[in-house]
Amino acid sequence: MKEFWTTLASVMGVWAFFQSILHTVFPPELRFASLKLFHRFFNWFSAYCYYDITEIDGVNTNELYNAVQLYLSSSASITGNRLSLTRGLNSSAITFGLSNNDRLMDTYNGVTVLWEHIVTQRQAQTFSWRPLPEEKRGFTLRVKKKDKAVILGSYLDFVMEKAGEIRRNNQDRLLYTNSRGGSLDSRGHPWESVPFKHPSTFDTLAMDPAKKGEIMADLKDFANGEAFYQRTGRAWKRGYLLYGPPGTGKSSMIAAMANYLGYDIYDLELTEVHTNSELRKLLMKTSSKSIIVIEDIDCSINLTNRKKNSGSGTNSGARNNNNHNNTSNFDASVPGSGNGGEDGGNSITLSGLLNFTDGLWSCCGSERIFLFTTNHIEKLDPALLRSGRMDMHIFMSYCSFPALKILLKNYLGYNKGDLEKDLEEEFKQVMDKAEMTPADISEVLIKNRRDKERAVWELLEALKLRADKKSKEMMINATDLEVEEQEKRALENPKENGELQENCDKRGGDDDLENADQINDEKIN
Ligand SMILES: Nc1ncnc2c1ncn2[C@@H]1O[C@H](COP(=O)(O)OP(=O)(O)OP(=O)(O)O)[C@@H](O)[C@H]1O
Repeated sequence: MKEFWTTLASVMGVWAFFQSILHTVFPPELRFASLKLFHRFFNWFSAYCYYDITEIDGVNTNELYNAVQLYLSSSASITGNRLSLTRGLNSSAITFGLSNNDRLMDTYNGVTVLWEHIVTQRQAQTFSWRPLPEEKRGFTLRVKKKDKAVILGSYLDFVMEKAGEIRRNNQDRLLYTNSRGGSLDSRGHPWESVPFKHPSTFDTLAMDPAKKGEIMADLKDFANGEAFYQRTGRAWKRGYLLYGPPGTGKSSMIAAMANYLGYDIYDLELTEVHTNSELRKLLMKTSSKSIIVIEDIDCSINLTNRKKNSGSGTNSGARNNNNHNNTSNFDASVPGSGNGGEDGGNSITLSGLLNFTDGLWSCCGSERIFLFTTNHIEKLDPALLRSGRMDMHIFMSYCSFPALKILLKNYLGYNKGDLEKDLEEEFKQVMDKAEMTPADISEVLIKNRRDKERAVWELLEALKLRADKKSKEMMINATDLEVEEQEKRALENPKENGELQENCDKRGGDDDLENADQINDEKIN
């Protein structure tokens, strides 16, 4: 036993001796370097290279990590026994991803890569302005060295793009509005958002199918037109002006466009914006793939008469004096011209608005749609209507017969051929004369939606009544116009006036005689 302890002591002595020599000859720095050297040596002969994509990059969230996670969640080849399920904020879909230390092969342009999800426990809480998660997560991408160029060149961009697409498809649209009085929220953002769940789509929208098809094709061309805009040197944006009477579906069209493209909506309340620079800042804070809407542009603010109203100093003053006088004496067609783009520093101008939609500032970011709506296109400044400003003017008309068929299908389940021929003819005859909006028609259909036949009859009656009223109104208007014309002509030509008066007097005299005869007849009877 004694021998054993003596041997152990000498072995430990020798170990301590060698360790001190190792420390002297190979200090820790050198050991680390030699380890690295070993790694390099190993890598030199390895056919692969590895890329780490950590969830937190310093203290910021690594967008690439989130994108990879989303991208891999769409992969049909995920077959593990244990998958992680997530449902993001404002998302109505559940996505699944790789669990701890799972691996997945992916192929891109004939190149195969391996993704590994690595989760480790975070050792100690490093100092950070925000608490870091307890787990350290990341992806390791293994790529063959010969494929490095392809992967770094386009694969990661492809992953980012695909992830954006998945996010848009899974996530609810957001509806933003600019905060009251230009105030900023807790994140310093001038826009407030709520999930956008408007159910309007191009299928539910009642309008002429040919016109609808044209708009949808235009939107798709725009959304897929990155290469075209790049090639032609144009900013990747498009402007639409929706005009027509109230209740013809302008707001429904905006929602349908957003749902069709999967874009968010920024509903810009112009009366809450006080300066052109505020307007610019708002634009800078909008994301790409969005629709920026200014509803009722004709009454949002008096843009045309800004210079005249500058004395009043505030937008509200301008709003009260909303007489749409088109005699502004600065050239609104030239952004930033005339009054210098700012009006006393506290009000926005038409040139400011045009800069917002048209000028250099409209190009920060990409893929943006500007959408103006108005019930009174005739009140808009011609500068806003000039070609090139708004790429497409869309007239939202009263309900036509083809549009009615869509409403009958959506509300009552009527399909092609379900409506009797005679009824169809009757509808066709009154539709255009009645000038009823889709909103009015929807009301009638909703009221009777449990009794299809009654709904159709009531609608037909309502349309006939309206058509009758309209034709009477037209006759009265025509007579009024004729009298007005006669009076005008009489004023212009006094001689004719005398004859006219004479005729009237004569007619008046004849009428008197007739009346007298009538009274005599009555007396006799
Ligand atoms: N073209 C349409 N297709 C389907 N439904 C419509 C259409 N137009 C109007 N409606 C119905 O009428 C309601 C009001 O329509 P909407 O608000 O879109 O009209 P608007 O033209 O924007 O009116 P306003 O000018 O008063 O804002 C909608 O909720 C929708 O149910």
